[in-house]
Parts: sequence; structure tokens; C-alpha cells
Amino acid sequence: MSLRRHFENIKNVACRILFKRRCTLRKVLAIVLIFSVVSFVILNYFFFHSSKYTKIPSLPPVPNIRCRLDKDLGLFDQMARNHDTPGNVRIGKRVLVLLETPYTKSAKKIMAALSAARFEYKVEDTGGKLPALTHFEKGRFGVVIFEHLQSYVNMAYWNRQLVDKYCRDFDVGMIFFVSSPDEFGIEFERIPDYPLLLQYNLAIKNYRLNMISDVWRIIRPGELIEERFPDDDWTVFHPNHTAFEPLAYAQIAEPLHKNASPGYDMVNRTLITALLDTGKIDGIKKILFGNNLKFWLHHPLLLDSISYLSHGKLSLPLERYIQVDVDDVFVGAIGTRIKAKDVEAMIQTQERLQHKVEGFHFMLGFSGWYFYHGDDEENEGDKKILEEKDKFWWFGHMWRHEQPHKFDQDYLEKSMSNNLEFAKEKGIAVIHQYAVAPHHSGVYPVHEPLYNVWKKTWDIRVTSTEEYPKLHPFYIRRGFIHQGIMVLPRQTCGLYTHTIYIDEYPGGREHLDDSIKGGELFQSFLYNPINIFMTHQSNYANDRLALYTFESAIKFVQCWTNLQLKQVPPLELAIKYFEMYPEEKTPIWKNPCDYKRHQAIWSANKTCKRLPNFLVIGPQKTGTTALYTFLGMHPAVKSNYNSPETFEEVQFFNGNNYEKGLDWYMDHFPNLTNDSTELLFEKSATYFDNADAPMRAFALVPKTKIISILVDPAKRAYSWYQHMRAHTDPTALNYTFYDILTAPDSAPRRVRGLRNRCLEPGLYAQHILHWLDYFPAQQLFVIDGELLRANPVLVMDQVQKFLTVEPYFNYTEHLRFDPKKGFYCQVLTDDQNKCLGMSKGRQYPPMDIKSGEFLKQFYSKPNLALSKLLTKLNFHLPKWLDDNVGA
Ligand SMILES: Nc1ncnc2c1ncn2[C@@H]1O[C@H](COP(=O)(O)OS(=O)(=O)O)[C@@H](OP(=O)(O)O)[C@H]1O
Repeated sequence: MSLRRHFENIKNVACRILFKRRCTLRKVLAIVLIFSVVSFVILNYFFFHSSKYTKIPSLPPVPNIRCRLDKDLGLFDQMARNHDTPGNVRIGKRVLVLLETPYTKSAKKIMAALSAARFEYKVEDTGGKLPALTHFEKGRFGVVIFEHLQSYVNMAYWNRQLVDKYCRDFDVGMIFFVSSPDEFGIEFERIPDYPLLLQYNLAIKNYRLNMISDVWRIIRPGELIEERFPDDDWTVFHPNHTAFEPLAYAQIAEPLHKNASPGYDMVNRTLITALLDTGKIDGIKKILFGNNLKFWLHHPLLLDSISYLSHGKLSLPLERYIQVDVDDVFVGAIGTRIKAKDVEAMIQTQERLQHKVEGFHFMLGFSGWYFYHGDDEENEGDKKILEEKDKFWWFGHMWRHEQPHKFDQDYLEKSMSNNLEFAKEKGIAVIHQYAVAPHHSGVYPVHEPLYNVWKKTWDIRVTSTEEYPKLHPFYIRRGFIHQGIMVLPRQTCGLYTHTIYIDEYPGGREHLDDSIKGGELFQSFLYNPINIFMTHQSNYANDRLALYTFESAIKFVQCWTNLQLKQVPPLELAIKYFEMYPEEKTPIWKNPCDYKRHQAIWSANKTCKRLPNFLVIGPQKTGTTALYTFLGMHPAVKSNYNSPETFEEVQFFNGNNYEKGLDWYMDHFPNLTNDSTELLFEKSATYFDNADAPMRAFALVPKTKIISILVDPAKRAYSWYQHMRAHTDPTALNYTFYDILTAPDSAPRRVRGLRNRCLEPGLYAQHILHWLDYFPAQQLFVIDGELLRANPVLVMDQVQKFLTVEPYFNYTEHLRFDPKKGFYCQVLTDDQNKCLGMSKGRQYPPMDIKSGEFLKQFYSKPNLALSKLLTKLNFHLPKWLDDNVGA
């Protein structure tokens, strides 16, 4: 067969397959062309989309942090100062912040910095009324911060006198940020009656700190910032008194605009950019900053200034505990996994870091199922990491990297047991008490099976997440304890699974470097005494960005600060955390459906409808059970299920039940379909006067309506006393009502306890205001309890209107006065009623006259406050209140 015939044959076969008939040479050429284009596209796709083939591996970046102090080690080293002043300093651990408005960027930065340091602070407007500065001869504030020096200078005379006197009397210092005016025309300004000249709107370079100052505690001076600063808005200080000590200097740089002040003659002159007034001028120590907190070094400077000026009362510890989690070991697509040489690099870096961070170990979280799932080189990496396993600390992840919230307890148990078996087989010594969940799933919002299985399988005591209470910036993430498992806040260091090449870092390499050199990562070290950072195994492959990031960050922190970096095992770390922040132990439960990120990692099959649309909050003995019963009669209203301990009340927001968690609470409600228009509610009369209940209720159900019932507080107090007698409470049985009411603070604890339960809920205005601190007034409805008793039909109509519940339910047909009980009851048949039990509407003797008079006196002011509040809220004044206030 000739070559031509052969070609003809191939052509014919191809044509028959493609076109089901014979074809021409032109068609053949078209086929070849299409084939070539398709092959080119496919090859191209594989070439560019597989990192394995695309990248000619670049050299990993080197963590070169230039630090002059390294060279001259010891030469400039100062011991970190302890600012505690011996003797009796009578000041509180609170900061007073005086602002022009809380909405400016610089004001927000001050508040964020104080929150990050977890200092309690009070913000006031410089033009307004000052808060009480003292309390029982003790100063309430340890330091006063002014957002602008100018607003202090322009403060109303009396206010300024008051703050000055306070600072002098209690030896409290002031901090000022001195901003340059927006207009370029003003170059100099003299502070009236103060030997200081300010020079504005300068560009600076070569910034350095005074080597010797008593202010330095966290700051380690001696380093130089050679760069020119980006904004030409610096203020420099020209002091004219020996009371001043410079804290920082900089050289004047060439201005960006030719006609801007100060002109070229000033360039290269070294001037003062931060200043301490030692108090010799007017008896008040002051620290002035020539710019605001947008400059990173002003953050440690601020912390040191606060510590110095508050005599160490507001001082962060110098120890910083760090933990670097390497999640997803063995997990990951080919091309993103670590190889043997990456493992070696990890070990070398770890060894270097162990000289800088006491006890440092990378914490490796593994999913055993993925072991040996890479290419040959990556599988060698898996082997290598096992060979070197004892050099690292290990913790458990999920066997197949599953998101726990998608699975039930049995599945989770199997998965975790598999991972545990894998660890045993490979000889990995897992740190049993610590684990993390992939994608934070199931940690918060809580998936109860995850907590159960963690405890059961691995005896987990500690975990970490960045999702609580929301994905907040690093400085306001918090921890909590649930089911005995301590959940610590987790920080990200700016590296994610896909950030594996420095040249492809989002926002460019500078972005990562900025974070390391004073930006977010540095600030995280600075403000958080405990930092758990999250990284992934892919961050240690390819460019090994995580090694670069942490070594650079740690070098930078040690170049600029006296912070002592350490690592301890997770259990020890968690115990330390909650010793430091005991107030964080109890979690805040939020509705996962209010936040997309949380809904995505919440237990599967949960409905968002299983939470109350309204709450009856009490107080006790005002007719709450009657209201609960009447509401339950409505066809479109559903109450909570009874609790075995607290009967019709759930008592979630006020006590220990809160710690049982959201699932526990939701299980008390019927499971409504998503399109149901029925309203769910619960009544717990204990909520009304509880300090935590409003905040907790608002966190979980911010749109819920709130119903409260008020009766004469004197009657309420007596009803509670009788309630306790009926429950054979020995204190109520052994003491008269009058003895209880008038018991002094020195009385036995149980007597004081009963006194308080009788009297305190009746301070109605104070408690309602506490609810209004959280809930808007339109969500609140106040029922007159006497009217509920006398005319429940009228009250139930008002309630239906407030709740906008449909259909309208005609209570006239369903409630009837029962002469035997002396109250309205539910109509069962023509001659049968269903009344509340013996414990509601009890028979007891009338209140004695002495007690009545005592209570009249005791409640006279609170009742007046209530009548003002109800008037302001547009509620009808109950007759008993009118009578009380008028009398
Ligand atoms: N319809 C009806 N039936 C029975 N009782 C009624 C009714 N309406 C209002 N009241 C008044 O409710 C008082 C009990 O209040 P609470 O249910 O809030 O008490 S508790 O806190 O739940 O124990 C109860 O207080 P005492 O009379 O001291 O027992 C009653 O005065």
C-alpha cells in the first residue's frame, strides 16, 4: 500500500468516526487544527494550574531583620522598668479618655488600643460634663488621655481646673496626642502659660528613641527607623524648660510639597517627636506624642506611658506566651505539601527559635488518613516528619479533616479513634489535652457531640478558635469554657492554606513585612499576653512562608521590646489564660443564624426558629404565672416546655443553666417549621433584676420583645416573704417580716439574703433601665399587675396588640372570675374553671403597720423614679404608683 493510500485510509476512517461519512482534505486539515488548539489549551491548563509544574521553586525568603542592638548587644540594654511606686497610691485601674468626638479615626484607635490592652476606660467628651473623678477619697482613674492637646487647652475653665486638680492630688499623669492643623499655613504654636513651642506639619525620617528614660518598660530603645515616614503631618516639640525630657527624636525630611512648611532649611535637623514633662512645671506629669496611633511604635510607647503615669497600676506583664499551630499535617493537594528538606528547615528554625522563645516547639495537628497521599517527594516529607516526630509537639485534628458540625456523635467517635490509632501505630506522642477542629467547625457555635467526643476519646481539655464571639480583629477575640473544655482565642498570622509564595502574597510582599514590622502581627505580640497562631502545613512547604514570618516577627519583637517570649504546653497555657481573665470563663451565646460564618459551621439540622420571640421577665410575685397561663391559651402562641427543676420557668439567662449551652435552651422550645407564624415565648420571673440577664438575652435574641409586670413593690416584698414561709424556709419562719426588712448588713447571711430578695426586685426603675441599656424601648411592655388581676381580658388585649399576634383571641370567652379563688381563671365548661394552684393567690394575714410604713419610706424615691420613667416611656401610670407617688 502506497503512503498516499495509507493516508487516504486513515482519513476515511477518521471522517467516518467524526462525520459518519467520507470527507475532503480541507475537513481533515480543519480537524488537525482543532485538535492542535484543544491540545494546546489542555496542556496550558495543566502547566499553569498545577503549582507542581508551574513553579520553578524560588529560594525561600530569608528572615533578615536588621537590628543594631544585635551588634551592640548589652551596650544599650536597659532592664525593663517596674513602674510600681512604693507607698500608698490611691488610684483605680481605669483610664479616662477625653475626646472631641468618639467617631474620628484617631479616637477609635485610642479606644481600640485600650480594649486590646484590656484596660477599663471611660470615654467623655471634652466639651461636656466630667464624670465623677473620685470615689470615697480614692481616685477613679489611673491616667487621663486627651485625643488632642488642643482640646485640653481649649477646655472650659472649670473642667480644666478640675482635671488638673485631680491629677495633682492623686499624682496621676496625662497623655496628649498633638495633631498638626489641617491648614499648612500654621507653622508654629505656643501653648499659653506653658514653656513649649509646637511646630507643625513636618516630614520626618531617621526616628529613634531616647536611650535613657524611666518611661521605658516594654520598649527597648536603641534601634533606628531609617525610612522617611509617609505623611508630612508630624508635630515636633521645642521645649524651653528643664522639666522636659525628650522621649523620641527624628530628623526633618524634605517635604513632599515644595511650598509646604518648613521649607528646605530645616531638613536634616534633629528634633523631638515625643516628650515627657516630669511635672516640675505645674505638678502634673505629661507625655506628648507628635502624631497619633497610626505610627506603630506609638503603641508600645502608649503602653509604657500609661504604665509610667499610673504608677504601674495599668501595666501589662512582660511575659508573652506563644504557640504556633501547624494545622493539616499530611493534608493537602500535591504541590502544596512539605518535603523532607522542608521538615529539616522547620527543625533548624525551631532550634534557632528555641534560643529566643523559651520552650518553643511547633505544634503539629495531623489528619492520619492523608498520610502518604502526596507525590514521591512529598511522601518522603511525610516519612521524614515521622522520623523527626519527637522534635515536635503533636495534637489531634480529625482523621479525614472532616468538619465536625456535619456529623453525629457515633461518626465523630469513629473518626477520632481512627486518628488516635494512627498516632499509636506511628508512635506519635499526642498532647492529649489539646485539639482543634477543621475550619473551627463545631467549636463555636457549639456542636455538643464534638465536645462529648473530644472528652471521651482524647480527654481534651483545651482547644482554640478565632470564631468567638465573632471573627473580630485580633485584639478583641476572647475565650470561654464549655463542658470543662477551655477554648482559647486564636490568632492568624496572615498566612492561609494558599499563601505559599512570597511573590504572590496578597497585597505584595510589603504587606506581610508591614505586619511583621510593627503591623498587625507585631501588635498581636504586643497586646496579647497569650497568642495562639494558626498556620497550615502548606505554609511550611514551597517558600516556607511561616518560617520566614515567625522568625522575622520574633526577631523584630526582640529588637524593639523587652517582651519575654515563652511557650508552655496547652493545658498550662489555658489555665494561665483563665487565671488572667476569669471573667471570660462563662461564654456568651449568640444566635448562629444572625451571622453567616457561624450558620455555616453550626450543628447540621438546627433550625433558627427555636428561640423565643418574647420573654416574660418578671419580677417574681407579680402575676407572671397567670400571664404565662393566659398566653398559653392563645392558639398562635407557644410557651417553653416545663423543666423538671424549675417547672414552667426555664431560668436560662440568669443562672447556672446558662452554662448548659444553646442546645439545652433550644430543647425547651417546640420545633416550629421555618414558615410558621406562631410566636414562641418563655417566662422566667428571675430575669427581671438579674445583672447578667439583659446582656445575655440581647446577645442571643436581640429582637425579642420583653414583658414585665409591676405591682406595688411593698406588696410584692410581702408576697415573697409569704412565699418563703409557705416553702418552710427556716429564716422566713423564724423572723418577722419587719425583722427581715430592717436586718442590718451585719445580720447572718441567710437573713440578709431574704431581705435582699424581698426588697431589691422592687427597685423597678433601676432594673428596667438596665434592660433598656440593651433593648430599645419599643421592644418593652410594662403591665400593671393590679390590672392583670382585676381585668385580665383588657390586659390580654393590650398584650396581643403589643405582640402583633394573629389571629385575635377573644379572652372574654375564655376567662372568668372565680369567686372561690378570688381571681380570674380559665373557662373549662359552663360551670367549671381551671385556676392556678394553691401557691398562687395564697391566703395570708395582712401586712403589719410598721412594715408598711418602712416600705413606704424605702420605696418612696424608687417609686418616684419609676413614675418618671414610665411617663417618659409613654406608659399609663398604674393607680398604685400614682397613689404612692402622690401620697
Ligand atoms: N389569676 C390569678 N390567679 C392567681 N394569682 C394571681 C392571678 N393574677 C395575679 N395573681 C397574683 O400572682 C401572684 C403570684 O405571682 P407569680 O405567679 O409571679 O409568682 S412566682 O414568682 O411565679 O412565684 C399571686 O400572689 P399571692 O397572692 O401573694 O400568692 C397573686 O396575687
